[in-house]
Amino acid sequence: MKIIITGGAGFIGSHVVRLFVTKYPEYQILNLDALTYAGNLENLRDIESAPNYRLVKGDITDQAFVDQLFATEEPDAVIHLAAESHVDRSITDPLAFVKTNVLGTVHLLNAAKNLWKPLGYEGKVFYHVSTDEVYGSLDFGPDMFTEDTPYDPRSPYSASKASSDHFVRAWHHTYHMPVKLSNCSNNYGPNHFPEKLIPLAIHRIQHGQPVPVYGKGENVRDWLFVKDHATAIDAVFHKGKVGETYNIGGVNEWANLELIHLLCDTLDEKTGKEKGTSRKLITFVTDRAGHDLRYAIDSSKIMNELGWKPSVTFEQGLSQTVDWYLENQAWLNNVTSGAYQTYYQQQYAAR
Ligand SMILES: Cc1cn([C@H]2C[C@H](O)[C@@H](COP(=O)(O)OP(=O)(O)O[C@H]3O[C@H](CO)[C@@H](O)[C@H](O)[C@H]3O)O2)c(=O)[nH]c1=O
Repeated sequence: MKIIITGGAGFIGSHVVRLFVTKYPEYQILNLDALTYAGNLENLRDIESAPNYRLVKGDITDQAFVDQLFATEEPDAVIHLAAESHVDRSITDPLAFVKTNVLGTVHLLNAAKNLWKPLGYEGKVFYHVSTDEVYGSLDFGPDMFTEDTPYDPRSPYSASKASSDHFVRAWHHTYHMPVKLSNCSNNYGPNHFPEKLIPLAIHRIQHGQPVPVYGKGENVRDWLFVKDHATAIDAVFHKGKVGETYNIGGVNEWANLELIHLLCDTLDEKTGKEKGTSRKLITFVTDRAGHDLRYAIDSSKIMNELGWKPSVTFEQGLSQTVDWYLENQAWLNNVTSGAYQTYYQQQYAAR
């Protein structure tokens, strides 16, 4: 089987590529990645010379390129992870999210349909990896997103992902494309670009810089270790039913401020600092526009039907993550040099 994995040089994508390349040596894995600011080939150094792995640098917003790639490579399956993913960036540049997340997805769907429909779709699958943010925002309390929760996206990012989910389902209903979807909660782990809360906070604590907490830090997110997301994607890809959606989460809700406290204490302990040192860096800043209050996701469908469950607790996963960043200073220094500095100074100054 030949699988195109889009966005394979990114954070989640690189963990999925590694899992598939190592676990399924009989598959050919083609990593289609535009290598934007968030894509990093360092994330794949350990597997880049595997015989069943290949990188194709290219942009899914270019329909002619995507058509040509599908015609030449004739993939059997697509696992689509390429996306603009940062909510704050979507607030300042929404069009980039429409282009990559909406148009890019439709280009892939078109190319897959043109290749597969004449063959009757036998043995083919288009798997779209999405987010729990499409469901909107919950109040504090027991409610959770299920696969039946109506879509209510509220940021340009989540609106673009909701739209791409709808297009994937539309190709299933209209053209009979065999599709699968999953919607996952917040990921964390090695290789996470330091614009997102956890790696950003680790980077700033290491440099003794203020750690920005939006609003009062009361917003709640459910966190899942990225390697557990990769195993969930493996389960959905191989065992999930065509036309169905699977929610994926860590059953692990944290208010942002509580999470940052745990992170500060973990870093203090691992770097031999007195407890409380890093907490002094916490700085409350202007809230994100339209900040969703709470995400909580019910993963019972994937757990019960596909037998998937997270392999680590949050404390274990966070400890592994902090160790990884402490041991991979070069990776962090590399991605935080140059354009990152300008971007982040603007982001921070705006608050
Ligand atoms: C970057 C940053 C974030 N925050 C807050 C905003 C959120 O409530 C929380 C997590 O922020 P982020 O790391 O940007 O992640 P969030 O907006 O929840 O979205 C993430 O999780 C989603 C899944 O729920 C993914 O689809 C998105 O691609 C991913 O970026 O922390 C801060 O308080 N300070 C910060 O500096």
